[in-house]
Formats: sequence, C-alpha cells, structure tokens
Amino acid sequence: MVHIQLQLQDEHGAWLLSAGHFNLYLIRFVSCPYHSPTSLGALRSVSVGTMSDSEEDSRDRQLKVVLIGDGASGKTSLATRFAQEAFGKQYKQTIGLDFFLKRITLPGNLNVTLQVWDIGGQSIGGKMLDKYIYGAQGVLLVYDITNYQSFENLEDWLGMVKKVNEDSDVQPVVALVGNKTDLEHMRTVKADRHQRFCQENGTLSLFVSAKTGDSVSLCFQRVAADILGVKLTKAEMEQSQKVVRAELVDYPHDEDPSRQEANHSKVCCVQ
Ligand SMILES: Nc1nc2c(ncn2[C@@H]2O[C@H](COP(=O)(O)OP(=O)(O)OP(=O)(O)O)[C@@H](O)[C@H]2O)c(=O)[nH]1
Repeated sequence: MVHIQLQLQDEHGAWLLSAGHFNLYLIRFVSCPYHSPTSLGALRSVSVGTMSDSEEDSRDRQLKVVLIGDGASGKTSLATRFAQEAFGKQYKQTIGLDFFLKRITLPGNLNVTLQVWDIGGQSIGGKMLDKYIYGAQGVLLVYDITNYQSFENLEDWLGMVKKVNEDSDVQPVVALVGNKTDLEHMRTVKADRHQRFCQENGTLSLFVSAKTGDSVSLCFQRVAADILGVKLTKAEMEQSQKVVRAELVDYPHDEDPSRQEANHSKVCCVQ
C-alpha cells in the first residue's frame, strides 16, 4: 500500500495541515483547484513524499471498539473506568451512545487509540444499532454476572453483530465480558456457562469489575492486541490485571489515640 505524506504551510510558516495516510485518489482530489484564493491562496508549500515503513509503524492506529449488552450490565461504567479511571454508583441510562477515546501502548511500542462506543442497552430494538456497530473492529458483549437475563440476551446482541457483518470479509474480534466480579457471592451465571458460550461462538473470554477496576485495562488491551495480531505475554497480561485499591476512612479525632489504633482498620488491598 502506498502512503503519502502531505504538508501544507501558510505564508507565516504555520502548518495548515500535516498528515499522512492518504491514498492516491485523495491526493488527486487535493491537487484539484477547488480551493478559493482567500482560504488557501496563501499556501507556501505543499510537499508530497512517501512514508517509510518505520515512520508508518510509529503512528497511532485507531480502532473502533463497541460495547453492547443489556441496560445496567455496566457498559458505561467499564468505559468510564477504562478511559477516566472513575466509577459512579448511580445508574444513569445511556440514551443512544456515548463516546470515549483512550490511547494505549501494546508490546513493541505500538501506540493504539481506541475509540470506545458505549451503546445504550435500550438500542437493541432501535433503528440506529446496526449503524453504531458497523465498522467496529472489536465488540465487547457485556453482561452482569449477577443477572442471568443479561447473559441470555447476548444471543440477540451477537445476532445483530453477525447481521451487520454478514457481507464483510473481515469479522470483528468479539469478547464475552462478565462484569461485576466484585459481586461474586451474587453470581447467577456460572463460569462454565460463560466458557461454553465462548467456545460455541469463538469469542475471547473476560471477567472484569468496573467497580474495582479489576482486569478492565486487560480487557481492552486483549481485544486491541487480538485485532492487531499482537501476542501479549503472561507477564504483560498480569501487569494490566493488577489493581491497587486503597480505602482510607476518616475517623473522629477526639478519641483516645491508643484506642483508635486498636479499634480501627484501614483497608488497603493490593491485588
Ligand atoms: N457492583 C458493581 N456495580 C457495577 C459495576 N459496573 C456497573 N455497576 C453498576 O451498575 C449500574 C449500571 O451501570 P451502567 O454502567 O450505567 O450500565 P450500562 O450497561 O451502561 O446501562 P445502559 O446505559 O442502560 O445501557 C450502575 O449503578 C453501576 O454503578 C461493577 O463492576 N460492580
């Protein structure tokens, strides 16, 4: 594939455009005299050159990853935990979709910008769902491990993904994501049921907690790596699985300090 580097400067030397990855037909379009003298008349230089493979490799890849699944399964929470390292206990239904961007680095210094499309659970019957899913290289099928219905309904969500991609040569990487693992004691979807779904549908298998952050980065890393054909080592996977959670409790200050020491616990959990 031919890549062209195109750079445009104005009369003061400011870059109007400096970009690569143009296919030849785009360059033809740029060289047409479509621009007005006022907007681009002051152009000082246009340089066109090819990019070497190493320059090309150092550029960010953009991947579209969509999160789908029933309402309240935790899609927004996952996206927020991943992109902003935050978690909100309050449920606020996503209407339509939300959009997040996050840059990650995969082994081999491969920079990847993930476009995370958080699709509202109520979109399942809507007209826009196929448009949201279209073009996604990665799909996270999210369910709540404490809600069996959210797992059962994934058949419908996956059906939609297959329908959107039925004419496509390249199929998206699909991952089954069991969320809310911090509520293990309330689990209603057995782990072997989860694994069977993965085997039957050829999906990646992930368990996460958006609340604690457990395995959330790993989840996105694995999907991105799989899309790009990058292999993550065991050490790399363990690294992105790690969670450091510290909870400091503010106790009243007027107690006897010796009693405070005996009665109060500070929670600091390193996983
Ligand atoms: N305990 C626990 N609660 C979670 C977790 N993830 C999400 N929640 C809670 O579950 C509720 C729903 O989370 P959302 O992220 O809004 O769910 P959603 O899938 O985006 O829902 P829709 O917008 O309706 O599609 C919220 O109250 C979250 O705080 C988790 O890992 N553990």
